[in-house]
Amino acid sequence: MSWQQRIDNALAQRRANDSFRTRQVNLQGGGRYLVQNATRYLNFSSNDYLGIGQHACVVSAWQQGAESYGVGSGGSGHVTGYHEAHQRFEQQLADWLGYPRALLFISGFAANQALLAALAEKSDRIIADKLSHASLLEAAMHSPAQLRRFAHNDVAALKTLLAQPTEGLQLAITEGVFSMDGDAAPLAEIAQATRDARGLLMVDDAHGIGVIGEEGRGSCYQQQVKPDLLVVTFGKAFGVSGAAVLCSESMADYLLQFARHLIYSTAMPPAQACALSAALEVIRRDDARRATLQANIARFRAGAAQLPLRLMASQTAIQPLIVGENQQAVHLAATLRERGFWLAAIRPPTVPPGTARLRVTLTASHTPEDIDRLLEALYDATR
Ligand SMILES: Cc1ncc(COP(=O)(O)O)c(C=O)c1O
Repeated sequence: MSWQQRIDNALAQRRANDSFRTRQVNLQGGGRYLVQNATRYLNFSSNDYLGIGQHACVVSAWQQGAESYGVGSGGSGHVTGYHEAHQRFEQQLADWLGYPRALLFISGFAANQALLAALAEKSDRIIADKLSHASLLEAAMHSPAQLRRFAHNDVAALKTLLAQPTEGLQLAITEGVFSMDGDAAPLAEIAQATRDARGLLMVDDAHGIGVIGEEGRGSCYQQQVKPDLLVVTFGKAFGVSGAAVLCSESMADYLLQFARHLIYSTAMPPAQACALSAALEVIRRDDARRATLQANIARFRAGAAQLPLRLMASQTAIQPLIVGENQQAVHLAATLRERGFWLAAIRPPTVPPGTARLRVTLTASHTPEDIDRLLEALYDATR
């Protein structure tokens, strides 16, 4: 088979099972509205959960940062790319979350890949929740360590795997809030089981940080758990992009030696670190945004309970409505789009076969009327 045949076959297969992915050009897409081809949609697909992406203080911090430092970092952090703006933001993060150190990465995907590549050796075992994000599972599959996956949120299954004999070390991985189901992990029990087995615990709180707990400190803080490695990302509640790993002094020093994504990749622009510092200030002080989001979640769930679609047990901004078949999910998303609502149909392989869904994401930028209008449209489209 030639390369071209292989590519053609893969594309044909995606088209045949309605899972062919495309991108669309947007004029706006992160906030309450998505604007495309001169049409404005109410946006229920944005991860900007607190509506910070367009916050005046954050935008102006980025602009001022660009004026001070230029638009790029100039290189890897190990060469010229580590600026005072990065250091300041890392310190703010470490203080906020109660860790000795924070290290910035250009994305959550890169952070997860870097951690597993830097830590896991051949004799080790990585034990990850089955629904872990692609960045974690892919990194684990590429690592020389053995990968075992435990049934979603099943602490007994995790314990069974941790108890199996191994010559190497064990790393348990889970998330604060799961990206496709919106549910939370039982972090205290997972932390205890991992500690009992002398394993290392890594928690990716991409969807919990900023949104959950006092001052938005996230899922781990709320459940009073301090994983050895806490990954937080800035493309969601922070409204920007990038990520950080919170850890001990020695772990940070180790990562600075062995995490190749830090060493061989251009550091994030310092102006972005300025914007992130400003976003963190808003997150810490602006409880009203979290309260509005919670009210929107409650309003949506109360209304969606009347729909003939399965609502998942999620108390977070991610509210999936299970449709089942791919084609039905795509059709429903298209029908809603005609009525002015932007929602993503999520299909396998991102989610298990037979669980294609509309992934509704709610934000603090939505008004109660926005939620009611969406519920009405969903009701009409599924009658
Ligand atoms: C749980 C989780 N981890 C990591 C990532 C990747 O983060 P980033 O978008 O910063 O690469 C995502 C992104 O969607 C995610 O949902």
